[in-house]
Formats: sequence, C-alpha cells, structure tokens
Amino acid sequence: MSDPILTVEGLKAYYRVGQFGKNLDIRAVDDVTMQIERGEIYGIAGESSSGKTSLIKVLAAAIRPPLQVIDGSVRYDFGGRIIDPTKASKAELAEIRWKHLSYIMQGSMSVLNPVRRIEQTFRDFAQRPLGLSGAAFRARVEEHLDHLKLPTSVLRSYPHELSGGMRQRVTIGLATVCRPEFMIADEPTTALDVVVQKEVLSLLRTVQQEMGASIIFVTHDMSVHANMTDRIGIVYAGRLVEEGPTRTLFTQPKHPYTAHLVASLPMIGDTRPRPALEGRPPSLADPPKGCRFHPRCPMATEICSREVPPLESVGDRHRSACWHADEVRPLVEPAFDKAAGGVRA
Ligand SMILES: Nc1ncnc2c1ncn2[C@@H]1O[C@H](COP(=O)(O)OP(=O)(O)OP(=O)(O)O)[C@@H](O)[C@H]1O
Repeated sequence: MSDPILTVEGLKAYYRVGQFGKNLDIRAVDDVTMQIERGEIYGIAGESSSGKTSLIKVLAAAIRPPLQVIDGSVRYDFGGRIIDPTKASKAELAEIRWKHLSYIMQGSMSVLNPVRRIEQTFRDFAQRPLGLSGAAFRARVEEHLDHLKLPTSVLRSYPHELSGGMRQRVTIGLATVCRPEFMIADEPTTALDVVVQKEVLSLLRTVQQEMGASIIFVTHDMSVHANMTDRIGIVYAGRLVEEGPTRTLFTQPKHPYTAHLVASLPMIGDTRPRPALEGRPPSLADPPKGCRFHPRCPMATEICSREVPPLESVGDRHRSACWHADEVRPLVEPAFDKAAGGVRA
C-alpha cells in the first residue's frame, strides 16, 4: 500500500535573473509531480544542467536567490507532522533539519567547515536536534561512528587531514547521526574513485536499511542508479519525463531519452557501438515548445513539437511523458541483475 513520505505537486522553481536589462526565467524545475514512499531509495537521473540539483534544493529547503518557487507544493509527512519546506518558517525548518530531513550536498567540503575540527561540526549540526550535551553527546557520536566502522579519531581531525573517501563517510555519519526519516544525497560519490565509491554507497545503503529511511539519490551515473535505487525519475530539461521501478526502467524504458541513457551505460565485454544521442539539451531560458526532447528525438512527429505530453501511467508504478510511449523499445539488449550488482555484461 502506498505510504508517501513526500508528495510534490506541480512544482515550478525558476532562476530569476537579469540579462541585458531584461528579466529572464531559467525554468530549472518545471511542473514536477512525484511521490516518494517511506523507506524507498528514489534515484534522480538526467544529464548535466537538466535541473536535478535545483529540484532537490527545493526539496531540501536549501533555496537561495535567484532560485524561486513559482508554483506548486511540496509536502512531507514526518510521522503525521505535515510540513511544506517551501512555506515553512525558519524555526520550523531548524526543527526538522537533521532530525527528520538531512541533505548530503555535492562535495563534502561544502558541509565540513575547513577551519573546524570534525567534532565541532558534529556539535554545530547535531547537538541541538539530539538534545544532548557534553560527554553524553560525544558518547552518542562515537557510538554512531563506531557503528559505521569509522575511527573515532576523525573527530579530532580537520577536514583537509582526511582523504576524500573518509570525508564523504564522515558526511554520511553527520547526515545520519540524528536518524532522519528522509535523506537527500546529491552526487555523493562523484569525486571518488570506483573502489571508494562502492564502499561509500554500501555504507549509505546499510544505514538507510537500518533506519528504514527514505532517500532521494541524485547522480548522472546510471550504473550507480542500477545498484542503489528502488525507483528512478528521469529528468530532462527541467521536467520529469519518465519514472518507474529501477528494473523496469532499465529493461522496458517508455521514453526515448531513458532508452538512450540506459543504452549509454558501458557494459563489460560488450564492444558493440552505442547509439549516440545527437544534439545538446535545450536552453532552459527558452525551451522548445511541446515535448522538450523533440528536437533530439529520433521518434518525434508533428504532435511532439506542438503539445506537451502528459506524464501518464504506462504500467505498474511506471509513468512516461511521451506521445509515442507504446512504441519505445530498448536500444540495446538489457542486462540487469540488481542482486548481482546491477548491470552486468
Ligand atoms: N545560480 C544560478 N543562476 C542561474 N541559473 C542557474 C543557477 N544555478 C543553476 N542554474 C541553471 O539551472 C539549470 C539547472 O541546473 P542544475 O544545477 O539544477 O542542473 P543539474 O542537472 O543538477 O546539473 P549537474 O548534473 O551539472 O549538477 C541549468 O541551466 C543551470 O545553468
């Protein structure tokens, strides 16, 4: 049964910028409607500049000008306590942050203050929500780090004294110490090498399972999505164009853009040429009419340049915004096995 912790309806968030004396709207999030279930890992995928970070900034209540919410609603249900982060007061947000909602931003250094030891950063973030102080607080943090198999000696370190992988683990420690119900992770492993990346992802998944938390997980790396997520939302030019269970999206994509994203995944031992996607994503200041993907779409017909396709159900928990959803086929033979590590040759 559906038990959404987050419901987003008709969300529009634009960057309002001035250019050559004129006001310009960059429509980074344009009419997004989605729900996240309690305990699920929901991945957001899409190429660079598609609006992934802008969307989660709104969801994480981390909006700064020139980004503005223009329309729509965001509704969290934290055990019966309903909160819209786009309308909540500073005091309300301070109450939910870390305790109910935590945000692992791109690049650990943006969270870890370079001139404060890790222990001080833990105090800054978590002391208030945990309602502990002094030795009791320190004991709780040490117990948590121990549980995550992180040496408690990191508490005495400054961020620059730690490796990138260790810093990212510490960030996960920070984001989880108050046992939030909802976590938002933006490209948490992008800067790390593959081995460290796997370790960090496995740590994140373990804590998520133990806490029963929901995660929105953003990355442009489809192989990470294959390994981590229960469902994926595909974003193109500010719009959610397809959404469905991870396996379904990999094996039966119903949007030509998803079919290309999935096909672009390198697979060990498969040297067949990959079908390349022509062109570049459109400007979000002046996106094309109709389906925003139509100028690049090999399946586009006249209606695609005229009318915006609605995001409609095409199967079990599967929605697609494409006039030709029924005709979309995978571009390569899919090989998906999550239990064996997601995508395989
Ligand atoms: N501060 C800003 N002012 C104006 N436009 C911005 C600002 N930040 C982002 N944008 C624009 O908003 C659009 C969406 O950017 P966003 O960072 O959300 O995309 P993304 O999918 O997260 O990209 P990436 O994968 O590269 O992080 C882009 O066109 C970008 O140029």
